[in-house]
Amino acid sequence: MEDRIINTSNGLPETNSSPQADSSVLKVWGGRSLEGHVTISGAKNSALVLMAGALLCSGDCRIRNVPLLADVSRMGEVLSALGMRLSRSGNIIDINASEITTSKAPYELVTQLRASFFAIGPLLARLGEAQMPLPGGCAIGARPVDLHVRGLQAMGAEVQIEHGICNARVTDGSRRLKGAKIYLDLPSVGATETLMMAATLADGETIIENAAREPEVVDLANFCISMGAKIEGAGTSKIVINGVPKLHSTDYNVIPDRIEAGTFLLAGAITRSDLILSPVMPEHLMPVIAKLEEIGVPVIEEQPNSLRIKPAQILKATDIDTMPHPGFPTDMQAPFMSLLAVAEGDSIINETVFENRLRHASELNRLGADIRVKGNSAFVRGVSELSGAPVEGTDLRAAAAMVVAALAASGETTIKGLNYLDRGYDRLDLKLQKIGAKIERLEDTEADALASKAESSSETTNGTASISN
Ligand SMILES: CC(=O)N[C@H]1[C@@H](OP(=O)(O)OP(=O)(O)OC[C@H]2O[C@@H](n3ccc(=O)[nH]c3=O)[C@H](O)[C@@H]2O)O[C@H](CO)[C@@H](O)[C@@H]1O
Ligand SMILES: C=C(OP(=O)(O)O)C(=O)O
Repeated sequence: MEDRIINTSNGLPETNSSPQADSSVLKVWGGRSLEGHVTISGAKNSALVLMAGALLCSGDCRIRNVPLLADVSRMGEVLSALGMRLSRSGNIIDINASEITTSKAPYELVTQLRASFFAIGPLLARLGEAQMPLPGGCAIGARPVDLHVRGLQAMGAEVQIEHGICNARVTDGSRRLKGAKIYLDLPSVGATETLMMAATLADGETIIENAAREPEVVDLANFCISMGAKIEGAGTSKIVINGVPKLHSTDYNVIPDRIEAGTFLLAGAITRSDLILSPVMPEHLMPVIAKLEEIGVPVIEEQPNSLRIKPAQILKATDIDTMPHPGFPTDMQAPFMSLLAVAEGDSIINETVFENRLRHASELNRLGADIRVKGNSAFVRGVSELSGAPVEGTDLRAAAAMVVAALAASGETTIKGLNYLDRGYDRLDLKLQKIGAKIERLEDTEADALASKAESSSETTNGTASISN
């Protein structure tokens, strides 16, 4: 195991990037092509919600192919705080939720990641009550939880939000949620997952209309089905769940991370490289592969679970509108912008899912990109090359966008915001090193020394300038 992974009291390893901004940086020397094979880790957004789903089961749950991420460690801390027992060995997490000691999740932890809020569904289903602080996650929009709340109310819960805490309780004597017909105003991934989990133990049939169709929703449904839940239609916009009194133990494998795989496809495309990625589920990457092919990047499905990307002759501009699955994923929008920044011609990117997810545009401009933002649209005028500079990842995928751009930029790029990157990428720097990237992580102290050196040299420069004025 890598030396920047330490053991924590909940038995899960923790990366040493704190949720607060840390001063570690990545240094990237760009302009090199990459070559070789990349192993894709398990999906962050599946693993996290499966861990919450383990709350539904009073026996043992073994979850395999769990990525090594800061968010996974934090989710482990949330579940430990509720009384669950967890242990991790490599990519396997064992969870036992036979005893849940409290229905109150800790504020300091829940506010650090969005997925922890989704535990409100299984907690309410198991205990008949839950007190869940409003969630955190990437600051990419207001991200309300009204759809989760309205769905739980339809299932018979009384829900009040007071002092930043969502207090939910089933007041009738049975303490059991009731099946309901729920129409989601928009196909929210989290609300679909919260309500599907809650419905597995509810009394009667629940129908979720306009449900999210993301692969992670399907993975959660399959996980619950492996524990004895009765769920039909996951992956379509109508999910039907028939509640059962109890779920049993399971041993389950998380699907590969389509966003990590997509990020490596973009790293390959921008550096004109020949890369093989596995394991992947190519059908989960269809919208990303279609866009890559449209702009001139050959992507070949060599085997059912692997993808090969070959160097493009030229990269052409295109337009992208982010959409719920199976549309183009919002989580790929930032790294794709890095690629379009060096494509020939003008591209327009419309972010339709989140209202504040274009902050990486100005950071890409520091690297020489030519991008203007108006409302939720980015107008990208392709430039012939990028040049290294200090930049910051302002959220998880924005940080990934900086890495993708830096791999192509001439000279040296220093990237801050690794506390975001480590939330969702399993040792990205090490995986990139393995395929030939020149990339190095400077931990806090080294990075601090570098920053103060840069500061003192800029003070000197400013001083010289003012004297000469
Ligand atoms: C941990 C996890 O799985 N995170 C993913 C999940 O986030 P998350 O589940 O938070 O995303 P949603 O699908 O719920 O959000 C989509 C849109 O619905 C809105 N909304 C959502 C819930 C609600 O109650 N009310 C409401 O208005 C949101 O503000 C957003 O504008 O799906 C997103 C969309 O694919 C991804 O970017 C995130 O990586
Ligand atoms: C936005 C993301 O995560 P979260 O919902 O956990 O903030 C993401 O994975 O890109």
